[in-house]
Amino acid sequence: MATNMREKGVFMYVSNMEDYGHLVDPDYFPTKYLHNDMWQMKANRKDWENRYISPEYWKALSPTELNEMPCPDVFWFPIFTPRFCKELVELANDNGGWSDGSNNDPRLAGGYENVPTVDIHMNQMDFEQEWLWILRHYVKPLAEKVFLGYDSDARAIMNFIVRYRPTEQSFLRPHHDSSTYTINVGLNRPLIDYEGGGARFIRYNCSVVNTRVGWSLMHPGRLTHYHEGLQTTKGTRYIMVSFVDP
Ligand SMILES: O=C(O)CCC(=O)C(=O)O
Ligand SMILES: [Fe+2]
Repeated sequence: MATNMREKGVFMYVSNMEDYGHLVDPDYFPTKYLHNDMWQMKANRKDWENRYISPEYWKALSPTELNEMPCPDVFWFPIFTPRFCKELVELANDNGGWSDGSNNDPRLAGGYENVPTVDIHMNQMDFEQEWLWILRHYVKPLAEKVFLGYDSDARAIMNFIVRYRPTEQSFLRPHHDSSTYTINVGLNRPLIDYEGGGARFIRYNCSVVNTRVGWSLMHPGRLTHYHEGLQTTKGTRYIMVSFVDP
């Protein structure tokens, strides 16, 4: 109708420019978690995105926006707000079920982890389905933007928070990930919350240090991007890792 009116030269004045708010779905609101808002992405997506998805994410997603590539085929994206990262770390510490970083891991099908970390898996925190939803809705489009021609299923079995400390596990030896691509989200602040840390890609002799809160690295998992976790020398470094499309 607007087009027809415009073609007829009728002057139009749009008056509904005010934001009168939006409806909230009150039917799903869990009360059993430390940060219940984190579970609201499906029922109240708009509020959830405002709280937890970085405003810069939408720009990074744009086809005309160049994304940072700190090492060859290692991309770096703003995805989450600092609040998301803080609440995720608090949920992990509230859960407290950190592994001991040994090769024996009863949580895995074979009971054996070749490259163990001190970590908590998303299913331990009852956040696995939510995390997979996040992968499908926010991570998959970024992967398909930078890895041209790849259709990601955004499947993942290994979704976990790692913690590094000088007094326990402080680094991760060189390895490949069992993924087509891996995401690695910085959850706390270098130089303030911890010192050292970062990821080094051995083939390129290239490291990403001083990673940013809420920003995710994205790199191919096997074959080319043999990598290691650099030593954390002070404090505790937290990251969130997913092995996508294993
Ligand atoms: O410490 C890092 O940033 C690397 C972590 C990593 O490679 C892994 O968890 O598979
Ligand atoms: Fe890795």
